Amino acid sequence: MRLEKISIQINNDNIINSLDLKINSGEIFVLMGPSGSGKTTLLKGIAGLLPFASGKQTWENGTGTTGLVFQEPRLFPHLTVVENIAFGLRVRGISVKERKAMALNFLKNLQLESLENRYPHQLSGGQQQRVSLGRALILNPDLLLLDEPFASLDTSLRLDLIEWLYELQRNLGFSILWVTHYIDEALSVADRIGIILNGGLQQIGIPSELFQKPASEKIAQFLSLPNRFSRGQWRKWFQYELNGLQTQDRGWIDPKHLQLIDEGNRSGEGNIEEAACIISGFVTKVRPSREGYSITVLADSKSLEVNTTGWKRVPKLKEKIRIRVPFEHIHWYSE
Ligand SMILES: Nc1ncnc2c1ncn2[C@@H]1O[C@H](COP(=O)(O)OP(=O)(O)OP(=O)(O)O)[C@@H](O)[C@H]1O
Repeated sequence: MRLEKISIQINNDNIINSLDLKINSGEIFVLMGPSGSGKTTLLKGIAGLLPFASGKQTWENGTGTTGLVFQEPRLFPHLTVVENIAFGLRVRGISVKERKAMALNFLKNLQLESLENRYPHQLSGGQQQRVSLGRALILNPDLLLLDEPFASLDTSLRLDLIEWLYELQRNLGFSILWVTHYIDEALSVADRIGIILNGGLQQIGIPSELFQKPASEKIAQFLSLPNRFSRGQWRKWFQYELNGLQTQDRGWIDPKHLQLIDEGNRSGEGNIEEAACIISGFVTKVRPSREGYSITVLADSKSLEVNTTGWKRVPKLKEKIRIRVPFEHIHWYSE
């Protein structure tokens, strides 16, 4: 599906501004953006629930269909699981018997085989959401539109359902435009990610591209990239030794690549040959993390985030500490 210069207005305000987007067949395209940036409005426009003020929507084969699934399951309370799933087929002029047979057959894909006769209130949140997805998918849409589909579920169930939907998508081959605000969710399913800010797509790329080469500081900020500093600041830390090395306006480095230097054990200083600098600062925050501790260090009135992976002891607040920054792990991007 392709959108060309699409605008959508609500109360005469342009919520989507001349937006271009192409979703390839069989692709999972993840759409991310801050609250109010226009994600839901765009999905509703594509689904035909909101009119386009201008622009064009086209499909590779002339026409195409969409299915839209919201964060909250919107099921008919008086219909059973199988009746809810079969409901969409009514508009297709298929007989009652055939509809039910198709829905029963589809239950396997949804892993809901034993629950066919339950009513929505007799299902868990995750099961209800699978019924919602089933109701959309049984119509075999070319493009499935997902608006934060698992956001109201707890973490482990959310991760299970993401995995399940990803497998189902890879088997059945439909395309997905998937809105989420979870970076982990985006990274685990996206073929490409698009970032929307103020009603326009600011950057589209495969996940690694986006994280390594954000198109702007606004996007780097939205992605919560830590340790983002200007070239001027990096120059100070590297004592002007950046000359001749490839840099751009700004650079960020993943906390896992910053090495704490343990004064008792000099091995932390690493390979002297490699371009690196040592930054001294004071610990201002210590928080537990998966790998150990995430500590915040104040150096030259800038805050740096460091992981203590491989470090033997817990850093103390206000402790003076030295950090080694290997140049090769800084990702450079423009302002
Ligand atoms: N029915 C409406 N009436 C007036 N303004 C609206 C309406 N629906 C949406 N908007 C406005 O359009 C803008 C985009 O809203 P939208 O729901 O598309 O954002 P979003 O990116 O999906 O946000 P969130 O992540 O919070 O769901 C917001 O500024 C919102 O206030």
